[in-house]
Amino acid sequence: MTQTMPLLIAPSLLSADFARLGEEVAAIEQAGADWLHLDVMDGHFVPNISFGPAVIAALRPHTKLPFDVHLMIEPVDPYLEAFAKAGADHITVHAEAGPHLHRSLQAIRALGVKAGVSLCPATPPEMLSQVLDMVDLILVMSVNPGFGGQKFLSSQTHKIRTLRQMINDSGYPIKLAVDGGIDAETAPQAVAAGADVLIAGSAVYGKTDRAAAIRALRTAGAAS
Ligand SMILES: O=C(CO)[C@@H](O)[C@H](O)COP(=O)(O)O
Ligand SMILES: [Fe+2]
Repeated sequence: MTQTMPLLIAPSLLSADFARLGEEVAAIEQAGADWLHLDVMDGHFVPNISFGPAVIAALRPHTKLPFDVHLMIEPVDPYLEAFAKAGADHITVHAEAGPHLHRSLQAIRALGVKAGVSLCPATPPEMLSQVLDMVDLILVMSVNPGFGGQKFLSSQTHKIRTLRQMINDSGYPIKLAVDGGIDAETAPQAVAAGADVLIAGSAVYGKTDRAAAIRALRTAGAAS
């Protein structure tokens, strides 16, 4: 597929230097990022713990970048307001994190925040067929959630392609993000399948020259 939508690059703070988070956030805006991706992990839905709303609120004054908050937590509904108040511009919940995805998405939009939904690698795209009118962002996990630095699962490109078709057929202006193992080698597969947002942790924050790393992702995506 030829990329006609603007390709957005969202570096994941999970691979930043946690001892210098304020500087790391400001630096990535200077380096040309479009969004900042913030991975929230609870040690329950995923086998890792990262940070919560207090850290996100503390980072908010350090950049004007949209905060793209990826919640890997269960339950999620009791915490949505705290993340909205912390400064999230998008809140993405996992379809697998509870029985009431519809209610969670309603609650996010009611807070005045863009609503996102994420699918783990084993979850089929059809899971989202009844909520396309309620989402601003779909995030396809191309690794099992919980850790940065894992290998991109090429098996997920079929799902990205299906979701791109579902989004186009729906007519809703839904962004399609891919998260996990994205680098200059794998970005073309994700973009060719229909992604218009690339989330990358180790391939951006893991590099010394983050501006060059972001440019490399844009170039790789444009070449797909
Ligand atoms: O949500 C997650 C992991 O669960 C991601 O956002 C990772 O932080 C991406 O890291 P890389 O795979 O790009 O290193
Ligand atoms: Fe993420």
